[in-house]
Amino acid sequence: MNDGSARLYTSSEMSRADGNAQELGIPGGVLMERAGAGMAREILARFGGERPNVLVLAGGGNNGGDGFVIARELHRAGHEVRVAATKRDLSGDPKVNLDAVLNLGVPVHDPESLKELLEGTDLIVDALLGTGFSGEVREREAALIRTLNDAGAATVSVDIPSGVDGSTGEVHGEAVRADLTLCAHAVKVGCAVSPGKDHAGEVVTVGIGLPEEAERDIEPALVLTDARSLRGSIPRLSGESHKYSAGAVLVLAGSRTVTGASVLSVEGAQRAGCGIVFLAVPESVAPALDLRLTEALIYGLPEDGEGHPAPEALEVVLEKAGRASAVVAGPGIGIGDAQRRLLEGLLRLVELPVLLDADALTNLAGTDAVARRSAPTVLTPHAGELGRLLGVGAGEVTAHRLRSATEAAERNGCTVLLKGGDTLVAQGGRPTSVNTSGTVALATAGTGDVLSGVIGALLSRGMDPYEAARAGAWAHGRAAGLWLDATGWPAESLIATDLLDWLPRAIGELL
Ligand SMILES: NC(=O)C1=CN([C@@H]2O[C@H](COP(=O)(O)OP(=O)(O)OC[C@H]3O[C@@H](n4cnc5c(N)ncnc54)[C@H](OP(=O)(O)O)[C@@H]3O)[C@@H](O)[C@H]2O)[C@@H](O)CC1
Ligand SMILES: [K+]
Repeated sequence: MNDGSARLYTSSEMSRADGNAQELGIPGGVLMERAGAGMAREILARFGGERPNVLVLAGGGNNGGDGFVIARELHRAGHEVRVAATKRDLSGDPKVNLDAVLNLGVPVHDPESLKELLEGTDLIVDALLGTGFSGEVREREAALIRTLNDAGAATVSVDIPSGVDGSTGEVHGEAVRADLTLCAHAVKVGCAVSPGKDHAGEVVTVGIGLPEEAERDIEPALVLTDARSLRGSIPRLSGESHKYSAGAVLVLAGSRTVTGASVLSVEGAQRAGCGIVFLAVPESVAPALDLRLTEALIYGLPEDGEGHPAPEALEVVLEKAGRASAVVAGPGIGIGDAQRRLLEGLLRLVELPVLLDADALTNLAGTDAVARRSAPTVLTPHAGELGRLLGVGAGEVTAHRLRSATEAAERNGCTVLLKGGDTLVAQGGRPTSVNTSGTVALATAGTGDVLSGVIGALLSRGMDPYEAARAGAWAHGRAAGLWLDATGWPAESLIATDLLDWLPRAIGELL
């Protein structure tokens, strides 16, 4: 499938494209030449004016080969360039390019002297390990990476920061912290998915003249979510629309002590353009929310003396679901047996698309309520909640984000949106999608509640769950970006309510 989304390449997809190019008569050396020369041009455009002293750290594979071409081109442009190479007995194109560097009189050193070489270096080019690397870096290379990171000079990584797994973004041990990563042909997965993304700095693609024919038979396992790939995917109102056909969302959120989550979820849904929102909350807080949420219909759920939903609450939820086209459940409902039973009943008896967030995920961890469902279900966990669903710690999810999201989607037969700076959307049979609009400003209370409402509204408007999750994540991040641009205020000052003002414009960019 390619719906126009920007491709992300895994290492094996890149080497297939490379193999196809060779079959088409384009030798690997030509691609290496184009990659290195293009990267050198990008470096000169950004740093050339400052006439930096450059050190290229080159490994023994083709990533190092790109590094030799960059060294040659920067030398040709009149820069002071030195190379530290981990291997001299090379073969193939890396050898050709090392020889050229030596013939031009560029000094090539052993990496044992890296620390001394870095004194007086303004710019580091990291060409140690590329897509041929995975797993854990050997100690010799790990020590070199530590030395590079300690040097504090501006660092440009070639194709992928050395030490990051290009196909997953995982880092086991040391990895270069780059200011800029120059990817040959296409962004590598490791530059888009955390923690690799956090090592890559700015990511720029450098064309290597790969013809379209070389990637025709490659179905990407991952894509980037951007406005271009989503445009036109959100259904519009037509002349015959009324408030129910425009999308009706039932929100099951909030509890006696937590009411803000329900407000944010409902208003997120309203701003994402559904026709009507029903909110089901414990009856003791319904009057207060009725005053606050002018345009929503509020229904009080029978509750016990502690404010937990009573068994009869399920009947009310089912009745209201009968008038809805999608359900959002979870924000602020609290954790407990009563909530779990209510959610299990909802999932068993309601055939509508359901989005489960926050406390709903924690309540349902360890149950098969989602896996048994055939109607569409979207889960929107952060790393801790996904860990609970998978029976592992949050740290395990953070270290293996891609694997964790896809595993949860496959086990439960549903759509999983894993929140983070690189929000991932995984669903069996679809390429995992990496959101591009995220910002650190979203790391604040309540933004997840808004997101649940936004995706709920898109589901209620008839969107496919995978597309609704991608579009919701993009619009949510974009709303934060628009707020940052408009106010010029620090990212730390955003509150979740601010997103509501900017969601309509963000959604508008996708229509
Ligand atoms: N494909 C294309 O179209 C194009 C690809 N291009 C470029 O090629 C790059 C891929 O090159 P690649 O495949 O040669 O591998 P690469 O990343 O240099 O790694 C091999 C080196 O890593 C080492 N090494 C491995 N594991 C290790 C470990 N655990 N710990 C430590 N070291 C380890 C391994 O050492 P060895 O095991 O051999 O001793 C060997 O020296 C790609 O990223 C891009 O830059 C461009 O030129 C344009 C076209
Ligand atoms: K590299």
